[in-house]
Amino acid sequence: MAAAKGYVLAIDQGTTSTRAIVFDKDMKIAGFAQEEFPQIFPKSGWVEHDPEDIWSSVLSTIRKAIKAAKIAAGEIAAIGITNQRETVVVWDRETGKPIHNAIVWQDRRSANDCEKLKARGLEKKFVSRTGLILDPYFSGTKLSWLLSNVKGARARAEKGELCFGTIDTFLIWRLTGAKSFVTDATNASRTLIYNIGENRWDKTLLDILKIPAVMLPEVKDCAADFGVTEEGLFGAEIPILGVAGDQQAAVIGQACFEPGMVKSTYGTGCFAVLNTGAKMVRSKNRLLTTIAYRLDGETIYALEGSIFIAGAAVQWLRDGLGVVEKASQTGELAAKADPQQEVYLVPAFTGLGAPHWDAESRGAMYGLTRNTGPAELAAAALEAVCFQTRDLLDAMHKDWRSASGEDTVLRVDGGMVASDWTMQRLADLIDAPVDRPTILETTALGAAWLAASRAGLWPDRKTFAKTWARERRFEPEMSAKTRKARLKGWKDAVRRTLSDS
Ligand SMILES: Nc1ncnc2c1ncn2[C@@H]1O[C@H](COP(=O)(O)OP(=O)(O)O)[C@@H](O)[C@H]1O
Ligand SMILES: O=P(O)(O)OC[C@H](O)CO
Repeated sequence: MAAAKGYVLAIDQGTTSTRAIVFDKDMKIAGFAQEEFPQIFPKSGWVEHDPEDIWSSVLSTIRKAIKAAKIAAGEIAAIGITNQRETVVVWDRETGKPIHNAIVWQDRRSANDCEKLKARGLEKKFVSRTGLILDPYFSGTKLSWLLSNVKGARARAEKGELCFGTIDTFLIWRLTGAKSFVTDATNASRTLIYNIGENRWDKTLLDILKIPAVMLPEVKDCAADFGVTEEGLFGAEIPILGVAGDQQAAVIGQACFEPGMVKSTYGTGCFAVLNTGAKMVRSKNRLLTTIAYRLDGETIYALEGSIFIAGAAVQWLRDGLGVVEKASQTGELAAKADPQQEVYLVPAFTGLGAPHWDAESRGAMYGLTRNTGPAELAAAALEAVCFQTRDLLDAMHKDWRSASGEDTVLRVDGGMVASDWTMQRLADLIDAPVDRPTILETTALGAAWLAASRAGLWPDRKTFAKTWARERRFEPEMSAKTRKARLKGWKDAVRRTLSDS
């Protein structure tokens, strides 16, 4: 008798680690595996991944998660994939071998190319068609850099010999044995070459960046038929039925389905995403307009604020400075910081994202004295994430209130939200409650829901939204006077760090 197919597998391919999670029919985690993989920093501001490291971590975490769940691959009804976005892989269509390391979203090597495009007066064209900003963060100028800098790449791409993909596309290509060359609308919306109003690759932008259309994948809804895994990989053919960029998957996992709902995810970076419904809201405050999800052909849009360094500052404390051994120790250390010391860290390690979009600035610390020690450093690193969230939310509230007249609700997730100290400081500095859900693997849950709902296993959007539960609410406790002073100190620190200051 064939095994019952009641399980769903989510692959969460993040910036610093890959997770594979098996969910059972009741949406509970039945098996989990996670692996970190190497970060490659060839030059200041450059960040790469070896796509083969990513691929091995995906295969191995899937196998371990299936084992941990004590099931057979044949019991998995569907796979949902969610991934670090914007990161670019180019590979040979024939051999499947990448022609270069993946250029990671944090990488700033195309900053100069963006400046040149701005100087040609092209920024408006990119903003109006893609909802994004002309910044090296996005895939388009990274891909163009690869085509110009890897010998013979552009000519080969024009002949149809090369494929471009974000990580989802690369993984699906490998998982299906080169049978599927696809992506979803959310990942496409981060490439700087996708027209989010018309839902298609944009010919004009492709021409400007000299990217041949023949190297681009087909763009599908987030819940769709993306292909079937090769039997040899896991011992069964498993359909891939859901795909979304990780921040968009978190919007789904946090059940932010109603316009006005915001989730903020604290992983390597921090990304706040506000659902604006079927309406595209254009930011007047340097936020991004992007696709939240596309289901049954209906596109739901979002406003997004992107901060490049969140948990990465914690990793710097751990790996760079050796101030802590484990990320989880930063909270208790920060709690010991002297409140009289006004130390600020502006973690512009790879420039500043929203709302400043300053690719050239680099990190700085202010307010150091002879008494400043590890505790103050830890507090400054964690607080920097809270201050930056405040900047994003201020921008978001302005855009959203002027578009809808309504208020917003904040839900948080990601590795860093395990830190109670950080969440309390976040509530204090944004002066609003912060809701932490019972399920912290919201990104994987979102990807799993896409696949499971397509497979007919899990409930529809409305019923799924009702299953969201709060683990803890952090209420603001800081006095208005202290908050005001701290926010002013932060603003001064940022002003002094910006590259044109
Ligand atoms: N208890 C903690 N306190 C502060 N930071 C933490 C804690 N636990 C994890 N982190 C940070 O969260 C990040 C990992 O979050 P995760 O959501 O797994 O990120 P990603 O998906 O980007 O790889 C790391 O940068 C880590 O330093
Ligand atoms: O890997 P994360 O979770 O920090 O997410 C990375 C984002 O998708 C980059 O846009």
